[in-house]
This record gives sequence, C-alpha cells and structure tokens, in this order.
Amino acid sequence: MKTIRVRITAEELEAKRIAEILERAFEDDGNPVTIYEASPDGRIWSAEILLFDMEPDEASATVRDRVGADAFAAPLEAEELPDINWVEKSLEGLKPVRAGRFIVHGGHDRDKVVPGAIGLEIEAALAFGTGHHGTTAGCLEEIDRLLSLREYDGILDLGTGTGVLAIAAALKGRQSVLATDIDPIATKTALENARLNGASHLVKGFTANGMEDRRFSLYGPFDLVIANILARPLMKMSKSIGEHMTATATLVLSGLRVEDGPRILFAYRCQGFVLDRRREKDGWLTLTLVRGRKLA
Ligand SMILES: C[S@@+](CC[C@H](N)C(=O)[O-])C[C@H]1O[C@@H](n2cnc3c(N)ncnc32)[C@H](O)[C@@H]1O
Repeated sequence: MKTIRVRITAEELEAKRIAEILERAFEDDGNPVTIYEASPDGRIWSAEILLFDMEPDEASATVRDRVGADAFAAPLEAEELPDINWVEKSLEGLKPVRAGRFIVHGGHDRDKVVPGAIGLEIEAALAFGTGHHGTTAGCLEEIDRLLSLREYDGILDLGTGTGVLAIAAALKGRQSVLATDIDPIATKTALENARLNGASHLVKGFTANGMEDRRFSLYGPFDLVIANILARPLMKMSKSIGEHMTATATLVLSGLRVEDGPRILFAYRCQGFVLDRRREKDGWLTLTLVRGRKLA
C-alpha cells in the first residue's frame, strides 16, 4: 500500500494547533496525526498525517481541501514513505519505558508493569511526555528518589504536558499534586491521564503561563516543584518560582542542555537554592536544587 506523509513544520504551539485542525478534519478516516520535536532546542515542531493509496500531490490537495486553504500559512511537504507497518511503528514509539521504579506505558501494555514497579498509563494525545525523552526520564528518577526520602507539603508540576510527572509524584507519594501548563490541551490531557491512573482525586490542574497567576497562592507555597521546561523560560521564571516555594523547598529543573547548567544554577542561587544532584541523559540535564539545607 502506498503511504504518503504530509508534514507541516511550525513553532511548537502553532504546530499543535495545526495538528488539532488535521485531527478534526480526518477523524472519520482514522488517519494518525503525530507531533514531534524536530530541533534539539525543542522550538521547531511538526504536525504530520499519513494518507494512503494516493500520489503526493493528491495528498497535499486532500489536506488543503479538508482543512481549507488558509487554515495555516506554513507550507506542506508531501512524500512517499517506504513500505512500513505503521501501526507497529506507532506502537513502538509508545513501548513501555522504565525510569526509577516507574514504568510508563500505553493502554495496550498494562501487563508489562512488573511486580514492585509503579505503572503510569499515558495517553500522549497532543501533549509532551511519554517517558522516552531524557528530560522526562531524569525527572521521573528524581521523583522516585525524593519521594522515597520524605513527604513534601505541596507539590507542583509546572509544564505538565501529559501529566506524567504529576501522576508519578501523586502515586508514589500518595499525596496531592498541582499540574499546570501554558497549553490548555496539555492541561486537559494531564487531567484525563490522572483519571486513567485512578489519581484524579490527587491531581488538580489549571492552565497558566509560568507562575504569574493568583491561583498559585491558593495551592502554595510549594515544598517540591518539578519543572521540565526549556532553559530560557526557566531563567525568566526563577524569581516567581522562588517566591512560591517554602524556605526548605526542593526544586527539580529539566529541559536543559548540559551547557545551560551554570547560568541556571546562578539564577536559582539568587533565590537561595544550591545544587543537590545532577543527572545527564542523552545530552539533557536534570538538576535538583535545595533551599536552606543539604539533603542526606
Ligand atoms: C518538555 S514538556 C514537559 C512535559 C512533561 N512535564 C514531561 O516531563 O514530559 C514542557 C511543557 O511545558 C509547557 N510550557 C512551556 N512554557 C510554559 C510556561 N511558560 N508555563 C507553563 N508551561 C509551559 C509546554 O506546553 C509543555 O507541555
């Protein structure tokens, strides 16, 4: 069967919007739409759709017809793909992955959660966070370690994506976690995933840009914040994050390239944090910082 991939490349939020439009336009056909990070800094994303049994030109025209020619300005790229089993391929991307005591898996792999492990069933939809990325895995390992050491009074997952980290912390610590994201689709996905994991009584969430929102004061101050966002927004947010945290808080930061480490440490040192632990995975850095004390 001839498979044509139509791909549209854009900025992250624009690519998500395009993927949504595509998904709605083709939902009755059951065509998969995927969204993925294309550049190492995570700024350029693509939305793509697979169409079958047509030529590339026809596939581009079909996409334009269904979504309306001016729905998006970004150019379309259509190419024929080698003969691959796409169902198998897409399931591969969601293969169960282990990080600390957590096993992140899709709905079809519940039986892969071995005794002693904590299963996190994640439906990625249009949000980031299946556990395969070095940043998510680094945060999961830290959540496992930190919540084995003690309880935290007030936990926030800032930039929750699929909610994978919030759900992990809620299930591991058996306590409430606030999950927020700038993207309403991510917030919705996170709350749906919390329900899927029997954690909706523990995970609450709302949509907000950074921590400039009065609702954070209702839930905070936070004793543990996990923020897997990129270095630049984390630098900009250092003051507001610090203001909403307790005097002896722990902060896990990820989404950082190894070279971002020193300037992030400097920015958060100004908020009273010192380095407790660093983890590197596939060139991505996860830093755990503490305020007012050193962990054992
Ligand atoms: C790399 S993903 C992390 C997702 C998930 N927490 C994980 O670890 O896999 C970063 C998330 O942060 C969100 N984000 C980006 N800028 C943000 C901001 N200023 N405030 C809140 N969330 C933001 C994005 O929408 C995205 O869902």
